[in-house]
Amino acid sequence: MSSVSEWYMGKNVLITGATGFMGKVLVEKLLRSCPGVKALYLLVRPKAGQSMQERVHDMLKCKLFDRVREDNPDFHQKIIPISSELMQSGLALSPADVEKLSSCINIVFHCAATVRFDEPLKHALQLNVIATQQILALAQRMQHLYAFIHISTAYANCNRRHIDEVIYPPPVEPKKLIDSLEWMDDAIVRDITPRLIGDRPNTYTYTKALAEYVVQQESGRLNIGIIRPSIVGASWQEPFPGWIDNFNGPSGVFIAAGKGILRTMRASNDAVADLIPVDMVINLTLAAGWYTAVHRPKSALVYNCTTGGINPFHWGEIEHHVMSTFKRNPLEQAFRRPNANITSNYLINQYWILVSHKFPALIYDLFLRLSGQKPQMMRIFTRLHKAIALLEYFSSQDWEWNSDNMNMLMNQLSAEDRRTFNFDVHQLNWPEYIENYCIGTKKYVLNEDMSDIPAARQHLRKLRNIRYTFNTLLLVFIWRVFIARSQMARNIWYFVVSLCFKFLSYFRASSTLTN
Ligand SMILES: CCCCCCCCCCCCCCCCCCCC(=O)SCCNC(=O)CCNC(=O)[C@H](O)C(C)(C)COP(=O)(O)OP(=O)(O)OC[C@H]1O[C@@H](n2cnc3c(N)ncnc32)[C@H](O)[C@@H]1OP(=O)(O)O
Ligand SMILES: NC(=O)C1=CN([C@@H]2O[C@H](COP(=O)(O)OP(=O)(O)OC[C@H]3O[C@@H](n4cnc5c(N)ncnc54)[C@H](OP(=O)(O)O)[C@@H]3O)[C@@H](O)[C@H]2O)C=CC1
Repeated sequence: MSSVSEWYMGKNVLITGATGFMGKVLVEKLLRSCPGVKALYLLVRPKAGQSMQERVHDMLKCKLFDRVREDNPDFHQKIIPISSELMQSGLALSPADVEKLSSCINIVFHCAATVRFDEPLKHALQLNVIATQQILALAQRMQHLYAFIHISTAYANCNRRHIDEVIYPPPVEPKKLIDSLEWMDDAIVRDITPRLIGDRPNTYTYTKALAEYVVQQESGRLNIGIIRPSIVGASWQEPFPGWIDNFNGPSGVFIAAGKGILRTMRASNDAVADLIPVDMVINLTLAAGWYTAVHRPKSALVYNCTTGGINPFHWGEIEHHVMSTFKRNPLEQAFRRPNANITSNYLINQYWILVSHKFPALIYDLFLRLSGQKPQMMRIFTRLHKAIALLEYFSSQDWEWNSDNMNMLMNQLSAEDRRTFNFDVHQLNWPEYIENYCIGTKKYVLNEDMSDIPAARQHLRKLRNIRYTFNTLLLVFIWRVFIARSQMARNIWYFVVSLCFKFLSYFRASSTLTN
């Protein structure tokens, strides 16, 4: 057995954010590759009318856990859900749960966060910063804790071009901000948010930067590791290629482009697209947990978990591979044929928004109205434009991350560990990864069946024919209007038609001669 999985043997692990995208992959990998792990305590809140037990039960039924289920059908016995609402004081934990966790937990993975870019500052602060403080306080009470791993983001310091594996001074002292926002009503906070976040694009990156500082300041005697993934995408290999379950980051963009809805977006062709597969992030996270526990570094070690400096790939190349994949493997019921382009030019983008988004949406809504249905396309585009506007900051520029600690960690692993907990981004074959990613969005986000691809292709052919017919009718209509109004247009028209006739008779005559 590898030394990493050996270390997890008999350990009790606490995970926050286990119902989220990365949390689920963390739970799955721990159960599958560290079969000796004693128990996983998951802090989960009841949500949408479901109790936390029901939520965990549903989560474990999902396809992601198929491989674990095959290896050990009773794997759910290792999962212990604990009711906790991280936004509440004391994390809303019962005294008995606090007692239990304090006495048994050996390692904490703190993944929970709000990743929304439009989150009101108070909410983002409460979850990303104050809840982190509370988890740290709980961790301080744990008697057998070896390591505390905090999941941050590579974009916490996106106001810098070059980002080292250090915790930078915070934009504001978190305690002062928490105290000031406490008495302000939501409207005032909304008004001052742009001034506070300054040169960061949103409350998410701002509060994640504050959280890193809080982790550093309040770590006390804890052994800390901070993981900073860049843009986390579908899985590369594990538990199977292309697994993804949400619309965040590029996934929503890929889907919107695959459905033929998104035709243009502002992004720089030559900027590095710092995507990293979720399984690689989780492998690094588990290895960092082991390293932190065994080597007990004196100060918090930060791992920039990125690809751009090692195996760069660019947004222009991504666009090409996304389009090519969706043309070969179309999504069902596409709005139009997939044909999206990125441009860094604001005016060109606005032009294509008008021609390729708003105009077709208007026509389609008109058609819906005339056929007695509710118009919806304009509304969809308004939401899409809002979402895209929030992402463009990240797709229009480059960052440079130092990844020495990631390399150091890799060198610390045995050959077997490097295979089991592989985060060697040199091995990523981007075209293959992007293809699996797009197919993953089709299969696991949209729940579409691969056997329906012939029907989806047929639908695309129908859309193409509609477009040809529409364009021809439009051309004839414009020309008719033109001819009716202008003598000059009529003259040109007669000239072109007579020229065509002359050419035709010339070719006919010459072909008769040669025969
Ligand atoms: C031109 C094509 C070629 C492709 C090449 C170019 C690609 C460029 C891509 C650039 C991507 C850059 C991404 C950068 C990200 C960097 C991030 C740093 C990494 C991180 O640390 S955090 C993770 C990233 N976080 C996010 O991505 C969150 C962003 N999302 C939001 O902030 C909100 O969702 C948003 C966008 C404000 C929308 O809010 P709202 O309108 O309130 O909608 P909901 O979120 O509540 O969703 C409602 C409903 O709709 C579904 N949904 C969401 N987005 C989409 C979508 N794009 N398409 C379709 N459906 C979508 C969502 O799942 C909800 O469904 P329910 O069933 O749950 O109600
Ligand atoms: N996805 C990405 O591209 C990147 C993510 N990260 C970081 O990785 C971590 C995980 O992100 P990801 O998995 O994508 O995020 P998700 O949004 O998928 O998951 C967030 C998790 O946090 C939990 N959570 C949110 N609010 C509360 C609350 N009030 N009480 C209890 N639990 C709560 C959610 O639980 P519930 O199901 O109940 O809502 C969910 O389990 C975050 O720290 C994020 O900053 C970093 C870089 C990139």
